[in-house]
Amino acid sequence: MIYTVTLNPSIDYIVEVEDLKLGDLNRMKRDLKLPGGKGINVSRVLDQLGVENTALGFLGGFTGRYIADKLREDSIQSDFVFVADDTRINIKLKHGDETEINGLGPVIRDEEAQQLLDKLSHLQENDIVILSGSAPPSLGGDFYQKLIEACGQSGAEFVIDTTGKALMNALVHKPLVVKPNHHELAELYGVTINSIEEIVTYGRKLLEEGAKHVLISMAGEGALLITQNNVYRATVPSGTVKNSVGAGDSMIAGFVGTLFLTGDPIEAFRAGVASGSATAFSDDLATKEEIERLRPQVEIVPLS
Ligand SMILES: Nc1ncnc2c1ncn2[C@@H]1O[C@H](COP(=O)(O)OP(=O)(O)OP(=O)(O)O)[C@@H](O)[C@H]1O
Ligand SMILES: O=P(O)(O)OC[C@@]1(O)O[C@H](CO)[C@@H](O)[C@@H]1O
Repeated sequence: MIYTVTLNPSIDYIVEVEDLKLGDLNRMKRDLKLPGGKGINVSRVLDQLGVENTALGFLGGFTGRYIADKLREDSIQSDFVFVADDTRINIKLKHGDETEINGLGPVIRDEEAQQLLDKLSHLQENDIVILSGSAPPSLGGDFYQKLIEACGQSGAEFVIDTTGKALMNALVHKPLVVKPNHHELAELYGVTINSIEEIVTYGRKLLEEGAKHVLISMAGEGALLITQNNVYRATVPSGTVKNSVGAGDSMIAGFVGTLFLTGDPIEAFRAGVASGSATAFSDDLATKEEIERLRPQVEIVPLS
C-alpha cells in the first residue's frame, strides 16, 4: 500500500483577476476551491492512475471538514488525525503571473502528533510512505525524522518531498525518491547552477548521500532521472500551461505509483513527466485521460 502524509494540508483558493491593482479594490474574474497540500495532491493523482493509497496527516476545523468531504466524494481513502485548530487556506493568485500566499498552518498539540506516529506503527515491509510539503511550525523541526524512523522500524520505504534541512537530514535514511526542482537543488547546496552538467553533478551528490532515485524537474525544460547506474533526460510534452500548482506533486505520484506497480524506473519516469505536464495543462490536477494522452509524447534519452 502507498500512504501519503500531508502535515500541513490546505484549501487552495485559486483566484483569477484581470489586472491586479495593489491598494485598490479588485474583482475576481473566476475562483475555485480545491483540496490541497502536497501529499493530498499526490493521493488524488495516484487515484487517477488507479494506484490504491491512503492519505494521512492532520485536518482541523471547518476547512479540514471541507477537505475530508471532498476526498470522500472522490472516494479517496484517508485516515487523518483531526486537530482542534483550523486547516489553513492558501491563496493562489492568477494575474497573468502566479502569486502564492501560503498559510502557516494550525497548532498541532503533542497528543495529536503522537496519534499520527501511532498510525505509522502499523506499516508493513512493502509499503511506501510519501512525505510531502511543509510542517506547521508548532510541530518542531524534527518531526519528519520521527516519521522516517517509524518507516524504518517497519522496513517500509519512504519518499520525501520537502526542502532544506529536513530533506538533507533524510538522505542518510535512504529515501526511495527525492525530487527537488533545479532551483531547489541549487539552494540545497548553496550554489548557482548554469548547465545540465552541473545539475547532474549536484543531483549525483543526493544519490551519494543516500537517495535511491533522484528526480530533478525543470518545469517546461524537461526533467532528469539519476539512478545508481545511469542518468536520463526526458522532454516534456508541449501544451498550454493553465496551472503549475501541484505539477511537482503529480510527477511524484506518476513516478512512485508506476515504480510501485512495475518496478521499472524508466516507465516510472515517463509516467511522472506525463502526470506533471497533465496537471500543468489543466485547471485542477491531472486526470487519467490527460496523463494517458501525454504519456507517448515523453521522450527519454540516456545521458551517460
Ligand atoms: N511549462 C511546462 N510545460 C510542460 N510541462 C510542465 C511545465 N511546467 C511543469 N511541467 C511538468 O510538471 C513537472 C514538475 O514541474 P516543476 O519543475 O515546475 O516542479 P515543481 O517546481 O516541483 O512544481 P510545483 O512546485 O509548481 O508543483 C515537470 O517535470 C513537467 O513534467
Ligand atoms: O506550504 P507547502 O506545504 O510547502 O506547500 C503547500 C502547497 O503550496 O503545495 C501544493 C502544491 O504543490 C498546494 O496544494 C499547496 O497549497
